[in-house]
Amino acid sequence: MPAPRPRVAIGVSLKMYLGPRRTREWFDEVLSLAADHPALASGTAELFVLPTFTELAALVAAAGDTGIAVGAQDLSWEDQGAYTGEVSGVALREIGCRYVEVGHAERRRLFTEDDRIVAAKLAAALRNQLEPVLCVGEPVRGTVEHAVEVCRAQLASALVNSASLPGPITLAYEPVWAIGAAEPAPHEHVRAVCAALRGDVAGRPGSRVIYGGSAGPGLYSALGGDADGLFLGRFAHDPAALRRVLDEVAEVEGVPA
Ligand SMILES: O=C[C@H](O)COP(=O)(O)O
Repeated sequence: MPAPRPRVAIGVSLKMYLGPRRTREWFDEVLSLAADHPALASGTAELFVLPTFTELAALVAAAGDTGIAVGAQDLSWEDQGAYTGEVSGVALREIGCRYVEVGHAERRRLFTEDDRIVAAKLAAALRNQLEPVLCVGEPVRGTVEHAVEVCRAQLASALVNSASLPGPITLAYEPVWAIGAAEPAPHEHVRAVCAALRGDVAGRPGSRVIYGGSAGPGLYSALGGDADGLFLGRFAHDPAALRRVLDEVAEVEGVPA
């Protein structure tokens, strides 16, 4: 019997765009629009939010038992000790985070995170029972085959320390050239890459392949079920746009209004 399909994941990273006060205001609006939203209430979809570090505990408290998950945009590869300025997976777990992002293109490019660091951070997430949102993607626009090859190599390298660490992974396919752009990568490209990568995470039950990179309203329905969700950045800053994405998930997945 095939494994049940995991819940559609709609994730938002606020990166360093919104300050603390604005983050809390935004999240209050999100909580209102998410309350009783059919896509979430039916269990068809799940919403996770990755705010700035300073607001993690406040958002976990505000989310309460709504089912909306909160997570961090980064973590240390170590769990404890003399690592000035770092935040461990142990601490994130203790304050109620459920997700943590690992390997985003900006961390690789601006903070010199290489494959070795990404692998160490992925293991730190899994051993602390945090679901990693592992970002992979080709740096330059090219063919589907090239993108799949690059993503597979990044995934294999990221998992090198984690063979004995169980737990699902949310694999975020983020072509680097589509991050911060005016529009997402072409639908057919996204569909083909996401569909190809599904088999690569199938060994970890509950894992999903989602798409990020200028994602917004109108995209989920264009992906024809080949992606298990979206990872949103700028185009979720307007809570109304996030509502439209959830409406679309409900419509595509046939959830009664
Ligand atoms: O973390 C999210 C992605 O990097 C996408 O960001 P963006 O939608 O602002 O391009």
